Amino acid sequence: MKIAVVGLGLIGGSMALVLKQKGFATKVFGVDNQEANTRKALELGIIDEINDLDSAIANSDLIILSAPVSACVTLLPLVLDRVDHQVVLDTGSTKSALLEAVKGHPKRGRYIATHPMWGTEFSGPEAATTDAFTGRANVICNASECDKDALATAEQVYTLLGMYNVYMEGKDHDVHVAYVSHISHITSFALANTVLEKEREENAIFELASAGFESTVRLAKSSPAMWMPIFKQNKENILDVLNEHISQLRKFKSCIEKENWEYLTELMEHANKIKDVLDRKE
Ligand SMILES: NC(=O)c1ccc[n+]([C@@H]2O[C@H](COP(=O)([O-])OP(=O)(O)OC[C@H]3O[C@@H](n4cnc5c(N)ncnc54)[C@H](O)[C@@H]3O)[C@@H](O)[C@H]2O)c1
Ligand SMILES: O=C(O)C(=O)C[C@]1(C(=O)O)C=C[C@@H](O)C=C1
Repeated sequence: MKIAVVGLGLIGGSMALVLKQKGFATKVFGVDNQEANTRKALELGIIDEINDLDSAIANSDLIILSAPVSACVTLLPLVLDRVDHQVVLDTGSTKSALLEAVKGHPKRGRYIATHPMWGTEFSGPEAATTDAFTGRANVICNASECDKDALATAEQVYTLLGMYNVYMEGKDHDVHVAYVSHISHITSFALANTVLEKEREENAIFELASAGFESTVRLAKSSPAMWMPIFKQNKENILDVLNEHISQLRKFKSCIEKENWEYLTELMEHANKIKDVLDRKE
């Protein structure tokens, strides 16, 4: 298959590398609005040729949109206007806005809304790796609206990446990812700001920070260019979970203020239950 990747960063780059390695992609055409990223992707062997959007669509059988979700909302209808036999999929972290953008489009069936639940805090083509995706879920949304052959191609792509496909409606997807992905990023960004504000001795952070701190602020290293549009598109669900989170923080604060050590212990014991939920994966 000839593949076009639009957005040559961590996700698009990693998909291109793995699909080439597996022999699925015979040629990869790359599109990016940052010239430095297209050049880097070519240099790293992620893509075989730099294209503009029109040539990439004309040259390919499969088009992967892996730009930030704000760019995908603009790009997707333009891409669908130009496709014929091609399959189009996106990898965006939000789905409702994209599905809304192509509602009623005559080529809607060629588009599969997908979300691979794998990533890192790093971005750009240099972050792309073949050591990606394996064992994680890929979400496919509104599958009943897709042409059967296009859906089968998207399923095959993610199976080749070592992922398992799960199916849900776009609106449900956006609620669930607000809980298991988006809120973690907000808390990590806020935690990093808290520590940068309070601890003015940067050397103390450098010297004393160990695994606990590093694991909780890892996500604060993530790209604002990727995350701002996600928070914007998923505003309502994020505000809902953020309200709950703030009330949880208030409970911890109140226990400490009032020296209610018993209730504080109960709050932590309840939190420990997350271990049982996550351990079911092993
Ligand atoms: N990073 C993650 O953990 C992760 C995981 C799953 C899905 N996603 C989603 O996948 C997509 C890509 O994320 P990423 O982590 O690879 O981001 P990234 O920042 O590493 O790469 C995005 C690339 O898109 C390019 N780009 C921006 N606007 C563009 C436009 N208008 N046209 C063409 N290219 C454009 C950027 O220059 C960059 O090279 C996003 O929609 C994101 O929500 C990210
Ligand atoms: O592990 C990370 O660094 C990630 O941020 C990956 C992660 C997440 O788990 O929240 C981030 C965004 C996605 O859309 C999917 C996966």
